[in-house]
Amino acid sequence: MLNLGVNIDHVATVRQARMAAKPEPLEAAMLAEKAGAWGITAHLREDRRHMQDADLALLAKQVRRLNMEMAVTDEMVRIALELRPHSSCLVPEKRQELTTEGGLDVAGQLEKVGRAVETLKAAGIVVSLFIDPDLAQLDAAAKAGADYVELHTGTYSNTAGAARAAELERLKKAAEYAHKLGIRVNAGHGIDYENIDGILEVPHLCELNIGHSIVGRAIMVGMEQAVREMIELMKPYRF
Ligand SMILES: CC(=O)[C@@H](O)[C@H](O)COP(=O)(O)O
Ligand SMILES: NCC(=O)COP(=O)(O)O
Repeated sequence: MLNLGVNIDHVATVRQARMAAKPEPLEAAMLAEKAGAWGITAHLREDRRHMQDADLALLAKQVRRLNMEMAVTDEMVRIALELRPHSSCLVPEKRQELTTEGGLDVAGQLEKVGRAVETLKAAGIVVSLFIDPDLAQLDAAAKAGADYVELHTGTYSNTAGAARAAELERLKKAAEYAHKLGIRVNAGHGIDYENIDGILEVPHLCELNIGHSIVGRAIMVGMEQAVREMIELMKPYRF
């Protein structure tokens, strides 16, 4: 069964556009769960451009499974230890980025990432590392003790033709390699209603984390229908 994690960051983007009280991420999360979402993902960025600390505190209390996306910083580890989400996904962050631009460099900062993984796991939090589909990064993720890796599908999503086909092969090889290492595999970033069919060819996937395309669709048809449509597209997954 391939699960859907709905990232509700951009519900908060709409709210923050006016620094208003609505739309509320929690209401979106409830509707997503009602429509069948397995988990809810929320990214508390250092610059708080969308999700706010109060959002994460509410979500941690009220949703079935909160996946807190966070940079590998003392501040975010402290907040995660306070909130105790179901899982934390460690991601790279640059203040000037429009959105996440690539995977976390675990291999280049193994001791720092390993310490964060150990601290979070000791608090009972499932830990995922958001990485490129790169075998050296997978080896490092195994050394860091991660429960999951989330393969960055941004390059796949942002390319077409032969480049997309080549990236899809990288994703398939990385998923097979992670499986051999005994690490469970998720995937996410830029997946939408049109490009998801290729992602369904990647073996051993546990969960897809999808946000921007679902929130965009929800503006047209509502969150429940947007989530149901994505779950319907995921049904042919047969690994
Ligand atoms: C790590 C990832 O790919 C996304 O989940 C991340 O949340 C993207 O950042 P924004 O949500 O700020 O676009
Ligand atoms: N980690 C990926 C995620 O949570 C959603 O990314 P996107 O679908 O908003 O690009």
